[in-house]
Parts: sequence; C-alpha cells; structure tokens
Amino acid sequence: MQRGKQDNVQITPQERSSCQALSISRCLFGLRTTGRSSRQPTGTPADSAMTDQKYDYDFFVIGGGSGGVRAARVAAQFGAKVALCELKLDAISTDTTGGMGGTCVLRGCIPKKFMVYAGDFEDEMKDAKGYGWSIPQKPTLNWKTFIGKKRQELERLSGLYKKNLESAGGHCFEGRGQIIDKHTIRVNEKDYKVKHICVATGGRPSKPPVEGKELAVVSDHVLDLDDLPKKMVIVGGGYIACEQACIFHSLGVETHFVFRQDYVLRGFDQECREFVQQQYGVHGMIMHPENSPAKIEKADGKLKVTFDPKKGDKWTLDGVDTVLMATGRHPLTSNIGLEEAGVKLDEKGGIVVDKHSKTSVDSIWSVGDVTNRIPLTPVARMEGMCLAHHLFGPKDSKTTTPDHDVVASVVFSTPNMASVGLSEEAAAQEIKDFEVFSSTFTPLKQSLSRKDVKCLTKLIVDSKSQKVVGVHMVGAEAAEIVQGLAAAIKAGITKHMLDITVGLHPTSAEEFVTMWAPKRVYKNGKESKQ
Ligand SMILES: Cc1cc2nc3c(=O)[nH]c(=O)nc-3n(C[C@H](O)[C@H](O)[C@H](O)COP(=O)(O)OP(=O)(O)OC[C@H]3O[C@@H](n4cnc5c(N)ncnc54)[C@H](O)[C@@H]3O)c2cc1C
Ligand SMILES: NC(=O)c1ccc[n+]([C@@H]2O[C@H](COP(=O)([O-])OP(=O)(O)OC[C@H]3O[C@@H](n4cnc5c(N)ncnc54)[C@H](O)[C@@H]3O)[C@@H](O)[C@H]2O)c1
Repeated sequence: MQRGKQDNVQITPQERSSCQALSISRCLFGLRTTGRSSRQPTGTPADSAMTDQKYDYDFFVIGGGSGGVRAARVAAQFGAKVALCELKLDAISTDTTGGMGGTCVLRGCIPKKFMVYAGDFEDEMKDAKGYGWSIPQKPTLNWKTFIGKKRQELERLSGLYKKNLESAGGHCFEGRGQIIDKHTIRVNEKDYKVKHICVATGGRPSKPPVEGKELAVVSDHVLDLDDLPKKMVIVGGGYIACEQACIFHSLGVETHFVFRQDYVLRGFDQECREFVQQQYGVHGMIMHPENSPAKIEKADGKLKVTFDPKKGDKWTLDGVDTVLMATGRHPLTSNIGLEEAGVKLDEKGGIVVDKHSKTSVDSIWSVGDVTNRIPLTPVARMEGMCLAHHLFGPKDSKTTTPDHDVVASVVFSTPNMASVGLSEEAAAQEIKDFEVFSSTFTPLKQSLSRKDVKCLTKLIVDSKSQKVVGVHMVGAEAAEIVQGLAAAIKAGITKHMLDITVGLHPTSAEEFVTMWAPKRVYKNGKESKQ
C-alpha cells in the first residue's frame, strides 16, 4: 500500500539524556514496564515546576489508547503535570465503556493476534502430517479456556498501562472526558483548568445501512465471544475482514467471506491482492466476491442473510450464527465538546490537525485514529510521542513532527500480507521509471506437506536512483521479515546493496537478496517490452 515517501525521525543526544529515566527504546516504541521517573504521582498542581499556577494540569489527555497513553507518559517523564481520563474497562467499546490500553490492547491488535496464534496450530497440524506425524484423534480447541485466558491477559495489560502512566507521574481518572472550553475539561462532574488538551479518543466500528444490521456484530464482539459460532458470515474486504475470516476459518468455523470488490484489500499492490486471495482459496476459505448483504433476519433461532450480487440474482444463506460487519471505522468526535470549542473536523468527522498535531484551536491537540491519518497503533504512538516532545521536550528536539512517510503495514491473515513503500500501481503514477522484481515459490517447510501453499516476494526499484521504493511479501512470517526491510528503505537502501547482502539459508527471507533479474520494467509509467 502506498504510504508515501521517505524522511527520517532522529533523536538528538539531548533527547537521549532527557529520556534516560525511561530508556529511549521504551520511550519510542515499547509498552513493557517503565523505570520510575524522577516525578512521583502528586496530588496538587503546585508540585510541578512546569505547571503554570492558574492551571490544574499542563497536559490533559482524553482517551487512554495507544496515542493518548504514549503522549501522556512521555509528557509526564519530561516533568509536565499530566492527567488522562479513560472510560471503565470492558471488551466492548460504548459511550461509557472502554479501558486503559484502548482498541489495540482490548479489542484490536492484541486479542486479534492471540486468535491468529490459536488458529495457527491448525495449520501446523496440517504440515505435521506431511512430515509423518499421525494425529489419531481430531484435536479440539476448548474455546472457553482460550477466551478466559485472553480476558485475563488483557485485563493485566490494561492495568499495566495505568500503572506505567502513574509510575511516570501522570494521574489517571476513570470517567468520560468532555471539553467545556479551550482550557477546561470536565470529568465525573468536576472541572479542571488545563494548559494543553489532547484528544485521543480513537474510533469505533461502523455498520452500513443494511436492513437488519442490528442483528450483526462488529469486531469488538467477535474478539470476545462466549461461544465459538458454527457458521459465520464476514462482510468487508479490508484488514479486519481478511484477518477475522482467516481466524474463524482456521478455528474450524464454516466461514463465508463476502466482499464488494473482485479482490480484497483495495489500495494494496494488485499482484499481492490477487495472490493473497488465491492463497485464501488454497487454505479452503469460502469466498463470495462482488457481493453485499441486502438483509439480515431471524429465522428458526438463527440468522438468515440475503445477498445482492453485482451480477445475477439475490441469494440467501441460512442457519448462520454470527454476522460480522467489518466495513470500516469512524473517528469518535461527537459529544465531547469539540465543535463547541471551535475544533475543525474533516468531512469524515476526523479532527483536522497540523504537522505538530495541533487542531484549529491553539490549546487543543489531537493524536491517533481520531485524526484520520494512518489508523495503526505504532503511528498513534509516534504521534503521541512527537506531541509530548513538541510541547514539553528539549528545545532542539528533532522528534516533534510525526513522519507518516514509508509506514509499513501488515494484514495478519493466513498467509500474512506485509507491505512498505510504493505498490507497482503507485510507482507507475509517481516515479514512472522503475523495475519490478518478484518471485513466487513454495516455502521449504511446505515442500513435504502442502506444495500449493506459496509465498510471494516483491521489490519495486527506482530505475534512476536504484533505490528500493517498495517491498511486499505474502507468506508466513511476512510481518517479521518486512519490518527489517522497512528500516532498510528508511535508510535509503539500493538494489545493489540487497544484491551484495549474503542471505540466511534456508529461509524465505533470503529471496529478497537473490532476485537478480527484473520481471517487468516500466518507462514513463508504462510497462515496456524488454
Ligand atoms: C480489530 C482490530 C485490529 C487491529 N489490529 C491492528 C494491528 O494488528 N496493528 C496495528 O498497528 N493496528 C491495528 N489496529 C488499529 C489500532 O488498534 C488503532 O490504530 C489504535 O488502537 C489507535 O489508537 P488510538 O490511541 O488512536 O485510539 P484507541 O486505542 O481507540 O483509544 C481511544 C481511547 O479513548 C477512549 N475514549 C473515547 N472517548 C472518550 C471520552 N470522551 N473520555 C474518555 N475516554 C474516551 C476509548 O475508550 C479508548 O480507550 C486494529 C484495530 C482493530 C479494530
Ligand atoms: N493488521 C493491522 O494493522 C490492522 C488490522 C485491523 C485493522 N487495522 C486498522 O483499522 C482500520 C479499520 O479496519 P477495517 O477493516 O474496518 O477497515 P478498512 O477500511 O480496511 O476496510 C473496510 C472494508 O469494508 C468495505 N465496505 C465498506 N462499506 C461497505 C458496505 N456498505 N458493504 C460492503 N462492504 C463495505 C470496504 O470496501 C473495505 O473493504 C484499518 O484501516 C487499519 O488501519 C489494522
């Protein structure tokens, strides 16, 4: 997927020393445990050297997700007097429920990845048979055990988020935050005067206007089901739909994956889209491209779904236990006093911010999904960290502007699809003259078991500079492999540097340093005959 051009975020030695108490790697990226900052949690604003006497807090964050907690924690570690408010803990997000850690920890990345791991064992068992293992009985998953352990772990992580912020010197309120004016926040019916406000309220799933949509659930619910469904319909062709369809399919659920387009994951490299979808088929997924749900109704204690295909007649599926609508998310900007305070919103309801995450109101800032930039956890964290540096960091801080260029992303489906930089289609528009290197192969592991399980590796190289401007991979562990190549792209790696890198053998990753001849060459945006 095209995520823009290159630019580096650097850290100065001064910033390094400012972050000594927390360790810069944790300051930048990690959750884990923090060291104690020099400031302890305090009761009164006067305790802070930085706090202006007329304010209760220097910095008040609404929302304790990836972006908000990062901003609050780094600000507190810089010595600011910080508070953050978050709703009470629950797996399902509503106007009154949420929980420290936010979407990523409680109803996103983390529970999703636990489910991916749970499903991976099924795949491993298929390969094991190819290696001579016999599995005399069909292995079964105790869903209640799994979901119980997941709930326990998420509760622990959520508590850790609160503890880490408090250890850094921040104060956590449990309650809904509301902006009263540009320097006043109300929580639990009490008003606080604050110098800077940060809105980090994230987003929530949206359902399309389908008849009977109230019978369908959203991602919050499917990550916390009490019982594993037998038959499911998953609607949507984006990240969440692809991931959830693969998860439930691997857990043995009869999964009907329904999407509007001919291929899933619009916006990603077309060759990768086609390849990943073909691989979903190899894994046995039932897919219904070019279909949309028209109606959901109750029938015989289950659900009946009517579909309206692009071509042909309407058709129905009955006996369905769960319908998941994974059709996008919207920013949470209503009923928190934004418009009354004069904060400008975009046409999709997201908060408009400048390069430092400042809104149209001087004292109000915003980070994360609510700003409709790139809705990913590491991006929200980067925005939060840069904001804290901008407001409270050293004067010469270079980490005050989030860099949204060349952001890697991965769809944790089976197989993974990971990308960084330009797709072939974006390169044709943007750089015009480039070379495409790609390779399709059966990974060694599957060559004794499932030869039709394939892997795709792909590079896009600027013909003139020879810089690698796009890296794509579809296959097992693509996320783990592409992360390193994302750093290489940021560092400006050329194709020649990859060519002279000695591979690690035998791996799928070595393919990236052994693709010698281009598959296609583009001149002036068009594929040229060689
Ligand atoms: C199913 C799913 C899977 C995902 N998987 C990945 C992944 O694998 N990798 C990845 O990088 N990203 C993933 N994401 C995206 C990622 O979760 C988000 O980009 C990230 O959580 C955004 O962080 P945030 O701080 O902007 O918002 P959030 O994490 O949503 O936090 C906002 C917080 O604000 C609170 N809040 C809202 N209103 C108020 C109020 N008025 N007062 C007090 N608190 C309030 C909410 O309760 C919430 O806790 C996934 C998302 C979903 C839904
Ligand atoms: N692995 C990850 O990093 C990860 C995982 C999950 C979510 N996320 C983040 O969360 C965001 C939201 O994910 P998402 O999957 O909900 O959104 P998305 O924008 O990725 O996909 C939404 C899908 O719903 C389809 N759709 C929209 N309206 C529809 C309708 N009326 N009928 C049928 N289909 C319809 C769209 O065509 C699209 O395929 C993503 O953009 C991503 O940034 C990231």
